[in-house]
Amino acid sequence: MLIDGHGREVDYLRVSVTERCNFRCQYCMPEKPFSWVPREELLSYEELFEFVKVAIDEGIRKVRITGGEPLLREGLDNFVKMIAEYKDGIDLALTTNGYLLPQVADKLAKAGLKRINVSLDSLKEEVAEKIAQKNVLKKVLEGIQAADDAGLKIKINCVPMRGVNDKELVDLIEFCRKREYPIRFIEFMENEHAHSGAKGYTSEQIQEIIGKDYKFKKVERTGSSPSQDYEMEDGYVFGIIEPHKDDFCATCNRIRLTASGVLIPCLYFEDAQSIKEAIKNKDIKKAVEILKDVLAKKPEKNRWSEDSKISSRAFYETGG
Ligand SMILES: Nc1nc2c(ncn2[C@@H]2O[C@H](COP(=O)(O)OP(=O)(O)OP(=O)(O)O)[C@@H](O)[C@H]2O)c(=O)[nH]1
Ligand SMILES: C[S@@+](CC[C@H](N)C(=O)[O-])C[C@H]1O[C@@H](n2cnc3c(N)ncnc32)[C@H](O)[C@@H]1O
Ligand code: SF4
Ligand code: SF4
Repeated sequence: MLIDGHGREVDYLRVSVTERCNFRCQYCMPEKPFSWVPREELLSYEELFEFVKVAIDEGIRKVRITGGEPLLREGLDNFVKMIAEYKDGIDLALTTNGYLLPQVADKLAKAGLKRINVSLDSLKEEVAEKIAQKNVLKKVLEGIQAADDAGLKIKINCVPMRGVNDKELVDLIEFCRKREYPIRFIEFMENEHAHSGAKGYTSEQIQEIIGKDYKFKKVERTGSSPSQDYEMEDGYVFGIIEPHKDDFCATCNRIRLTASGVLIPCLYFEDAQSIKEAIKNKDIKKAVEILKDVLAKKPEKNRWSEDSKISSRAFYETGG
C-alpha cells in the first residue's frame, strides 16, 4: 500500500503517454505555435510499463492513460494490453478528445480497456471548432458512438467557457442523459498556456445556469473523485469539478507521470522528480525510492487560494 506524507492512500496513477495533440483547445494550448519535447526524450511504452508495474506492485489499483492526446501515440492498444494483462482488477481507463476513437475504440476494448472519458465541449460544429481550433465535432461524436458500441463505459468532460459554449450546458446534459453517460463540467483552470482571452465559470455560476432548467441537489461526497456530484429529480447525476476549491484534496489518491518520466505529486505544484534514469537503468529499487519520496512530499492540498491565480503547469503536459 502506498501512503503519502499526510496519511492518504494513493492508489491512482495517471500516465500521460504524449504531450502532443491534434486539437488546440483554447483553455489548454497557446495561440502561437510552439515546439514539443523531442520524441527521443519520451519514455518508450516498455519503459512506461516498467514504472506502471512498479507502481502496481506497490499498491496502485487505478491507472488512467492521458495526454496530450493519447490516441496520437501509435501502439496504445499494446500498452493497454500490457497493463490489463499484468494484474486482474486494475481499473484501467483513458481520457481522450475522441477524434481518433472511430478507428481504435474496438481495438482498445479488446486490449482490456474498460472505461473512457471523452472531452465534449459543444454539440455545435462551429463552436466545437472555435474551441479546438479545428473542425472536430463529427469525428468526436462518431468516436463516442464507436466507444459505446465497443462496450466501453463512457463519461463526458466539458469545460464551460464564457461567451463560447455557455449556452449549451443544458443541451450537453440532455445528450448525456439520453445515453446514460455521466457528464462533468470542469471549472476552467487559469494557466499560462491557455489562450489569453479564455474565461471560464465557477461552480456556482455553472449551477446557476443549469438551475434555470433543472432542479437538482448536492450528493454527499464519497470516494476520492475531484467531482462534486448533483442529482436531478429523475435520478440523473452530473458532476462539477471545482479545482479552485480544495475540499476534495483531503481524500486525494493520485499521482501523475508525464511522457518524459516526470512524477508529479500534485496538479498545482512545480515540485516533481524524474524516474527516467532509474527506469532506463532498470534500477527498480531507485524507482521505488523516488516514488516513495514524491509521495512523502506530496502537498496536503492545492494552493490555488493562496498562490497566484494562474498555474504554470501545462495541462497537455500533465494530462489534466
Ligand atoms: N484539481 C484537480 N483536478 C483534477 C484532479 N484530477 C482530475 N482533475 C480534473 O478533472 C479533469 C477530468 O479528469 P479525468 O481525466 O476525466 O479523470 P477522473 O476525473 O479522475 O476520472 P474518473 O476516474 O472517471 O473519476 C482533469 O482534467 C482535471 O481537470 C486533481 O487531482 N485535482
Ligand atoms: C489535458 S486533457 C488530455 C486528454 C485529452 N486530450 C482530452 O482532452 O480529454 C485532459 C482534460 O483536461 C481538461 N483541461 C485542459 N485544460 C484545462 C483547463 N485549463 N481547465 C480545466 N480543464 C482543462 C480537458 O478538458 C480534459 O478533460
Ligand atoms: S484539452 Fe486535450 S484535446 Fe484539448 S488541447 Fe488539451 S490535450 Fe488537446
Ligand atoms: S489538487 Fe493536488 S492534492 Fe488536490 S486532489 Fe488534485 S492532486 Fe490531489
